[in-house]
Amino acid sequence: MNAATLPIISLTSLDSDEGLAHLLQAASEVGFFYLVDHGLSHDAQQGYLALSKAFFQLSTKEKQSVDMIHSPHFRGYNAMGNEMTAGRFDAREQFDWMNEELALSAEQVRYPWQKLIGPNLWPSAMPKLKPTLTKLQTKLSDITVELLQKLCESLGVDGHALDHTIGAQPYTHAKLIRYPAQQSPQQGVGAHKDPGYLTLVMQDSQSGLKVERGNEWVDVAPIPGALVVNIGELLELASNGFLKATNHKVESPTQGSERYSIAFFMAAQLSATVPVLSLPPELKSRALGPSVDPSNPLLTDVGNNVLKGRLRSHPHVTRKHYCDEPLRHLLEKSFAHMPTADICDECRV
Ligand SMILES: O=C(O)CCC(=O)C(=O)O
Ligand SMILES: [Fe+2]
Repeated sequence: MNAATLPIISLTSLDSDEGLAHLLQAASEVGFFYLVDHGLSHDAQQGYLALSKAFFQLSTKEKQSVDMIHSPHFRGYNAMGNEMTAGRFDAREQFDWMNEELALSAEQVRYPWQKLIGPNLWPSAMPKLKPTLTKLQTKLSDITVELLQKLCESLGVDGHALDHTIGAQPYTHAKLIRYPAQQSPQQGVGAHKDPGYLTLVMQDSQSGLKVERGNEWVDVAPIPGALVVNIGELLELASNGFLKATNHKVESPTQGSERYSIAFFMAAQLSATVPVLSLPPELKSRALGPSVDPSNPLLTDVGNNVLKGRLRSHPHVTRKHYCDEPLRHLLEKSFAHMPTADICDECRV
C-alpha cells in the first residue's frame, strides 16, 4: 500500500451517505487515512512545522529549562533517549503540551491519572510558542470533534453519541517532534497504538511513518496539505472492535535529512468511561470485540488508559514523580490487573 492506495477522505464530503460509507470503510479496514478539506492549509501547516524547527534549534539550556522531568503532568521537552516504546529507546526529541490547567493539590489527588492535570511548560526564549500552539490545539481539536461525530454517524448511531464523554472540550495532547537522521534505520518511535479516540499527524516532506497491514509495514508518505488520521484505542473500545486502533511506528531518516512532525491526540475527558455504542445489527454482528493483548490491555476508564501510556513512555518522569507513597499505592490499585512491573520497573507496579 502506498500514498495512492491509503484512503483519502474529504471532511466536507461527510454530509453525504456515500462520504460516510467511504469513511467507515477506511476506519474499519485500515484504521489509518489521509484527511483533506479540513480547513488547515498546507502553508499554515508549514508555518507550524517551521516554528517547531525553531524550537528544536533553541540552545540545550533553553530546551532543558522546560524539560519534562520538571513536570509531574508529562508536559515539556524530552531530549533524545528519554522516551521508550515497546521497551526500547526512541530516536526522537519532542515537546509535549496538553490542555492548559491548574494542578490539583496532593490532597485532591484520589486517582493517579489526576496528576496528568496541570500547566504546560513554555520556554521564555520563545514567547510566541504558547499563543501559536494554543491556537493550533483549538483548530485540531475542532477537526477531531467533527470527525468523531461523523464516525459515529457512519457507524449508524447518533452523531452525538460520544459527546457526553467529551463534555465542553476533549482531553488533548500534542507533540512537536524531530527525528534526527541516523547512520542506519533506527526506531524513531517503536510500534504502538495511540490511546485516545483519534490522532491527527502533520508531516513535513520526509517519509518515515509506517502502518501495520497484515504482516507488512506500509509507508504513510506525506501528501501536501493532508493530515494523517488514525483511530485510537478508545474508539476501538467504543465500537467493540469494529474500528481498529492500528499499530504504527516511525523509522528514522538516514540520508542526512531530519524529519519533523506534529502529532495531536484527542480523547474523552480523563474522568470519563467510554461506553460501548449500540451498533445496528448489520455492524454489530461484525464487531468481534476489541483486540486482546495482555501486555497492553485497553482500558475503558480514560484516565488510566492515557496514564498507562505516559508512565511507560517516560520512565524517568514516572520514577521522579509517581514512585513514592502515597501515589505508588494508588498506582498499584489502578493497574492491579496488569503484570507486575509492566508500568514501572522501579517501583514494580
Ligand atoms: O511522527 C509521526 O509521524 C507519528 C508519531 C506517533 O505515532 C506518535 O507520537 O504517537
Ligand atoms: Fe502514534
